[in-house]
Amino acid sequence: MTDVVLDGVNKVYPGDQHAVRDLGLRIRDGELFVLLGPSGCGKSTVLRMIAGLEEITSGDLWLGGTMANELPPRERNVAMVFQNGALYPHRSVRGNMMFPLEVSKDDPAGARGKVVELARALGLDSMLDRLPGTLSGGQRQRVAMGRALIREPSVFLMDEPLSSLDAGLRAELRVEIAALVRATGATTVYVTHDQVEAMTMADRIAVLRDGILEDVGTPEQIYHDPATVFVAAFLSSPPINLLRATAWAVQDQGVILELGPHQLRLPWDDPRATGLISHHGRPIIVGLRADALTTVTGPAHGPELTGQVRTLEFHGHEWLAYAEAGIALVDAHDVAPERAAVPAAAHQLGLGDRMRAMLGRPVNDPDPGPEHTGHHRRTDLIFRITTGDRPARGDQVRLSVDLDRLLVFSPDGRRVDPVRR
Ligand SMILES: Nc1ncnc2c1ncn2[C@@H]1O[C@H](COP(=O)(O)OP(=O)(O)OP(=O)(O)O)[C@@H](O)[C@H]1O
Repeated sequence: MTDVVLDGVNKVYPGDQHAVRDLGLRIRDGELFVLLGPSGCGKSTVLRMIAGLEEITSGDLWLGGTMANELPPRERNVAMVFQNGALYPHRSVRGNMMFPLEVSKDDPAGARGKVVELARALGLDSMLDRLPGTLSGGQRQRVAMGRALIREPSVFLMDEPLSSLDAGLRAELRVEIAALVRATGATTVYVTHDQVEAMTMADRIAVLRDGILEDVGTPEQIYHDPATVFVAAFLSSPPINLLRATAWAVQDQGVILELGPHQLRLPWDDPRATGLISHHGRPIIVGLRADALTTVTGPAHGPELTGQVRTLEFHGHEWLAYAEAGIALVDAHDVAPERAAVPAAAHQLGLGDRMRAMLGRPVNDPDPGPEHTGHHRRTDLIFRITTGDRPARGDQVRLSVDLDRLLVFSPDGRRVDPVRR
């Protein structure tokens, strides 16, 4: 049993760089656990602390029930693969994979057999005598994995192992890696900033932001039931619509969500409504993913928003549309308990805004003007067009809202109703 437990773990680098804050995680034996978050959120630091390559400033690390804070790396039975799993250039594939067994003085005949067996599982059996320099990037990463797995570690750590590969190869290898590590039974901690990689590979995902754990759960849990605005936005492609709203608790009706000129109603038997009573008259954030909005024609059968289509985008398997609905949108990066709203810096502005700034026009011009037609603004609602007639640019559309999929957050980004884990 090698579960990995982090209990109140902190890492402060010299210069008072607080990279990881009070992290509590229980990674179960044999689990494929993904640490996900944007660059600099502390993912690699967590991995390096588990490997023993980085000291823990405070808090406890337990490996298989043993307190491991002071355990030297070689006594942890942990193996790690890095972004560019550096191989020994003058050793063949076989030599690279054999190396850890030579160091631990395994029986040479048994070791050779083990290398052949693992090479077969990794699809490397036809290239055992080749040097790393003659292999593709994907093949080299497989060798690095083989070299890490050959000692049958109890804990397998991977730090963005696919990030230097092209998109097609990444998609192919992520399937293979997930299958392979599950077959080995090793507890695996996999670091990535790629939400698709995390969603497709993980048994469970932990989302980190600025060294703080935002959410942890299965891919389905954190997609459908995210704990914070940041998590909802990070795991959303196309981007989730985050709408500024005001909540009004109305006797006999429920809670009315006022979204600019629109209203949506959560009846009192909806658990979200009860959670919103204390927000009466106050601002909240409503989250609606693009596929929770569907274009409708004919008589209304449920709650709707309306808007004017500005842009249509073809994505091969689907069309996305952007519509101006008169609702103020929220940028997930500006929502954080400890952060005040930051004025938009030049690099945060949309393309149109940057162009206007270059041309000497005010960037926050409230009137978008006719030149905006044909390019969506960040204030536009995004929705998927699945079936039926595709609206044209400039059309007025009615969008049916799937209320079951509506997420409600307080202004500091936390969910109003409790998440289910
Ligand atoms: N040796 C160090 N000394 C000081 N600060 C460090 C050191 N290593 C990392 N940091 C800082 O700690 C924070 C977390 O870094 P870390 O590398 O763990 O993030 P990450 O999420 O893995 O980022 P990336 O995806 O870019 O690799 C960052 O702000 C980084 O600048």
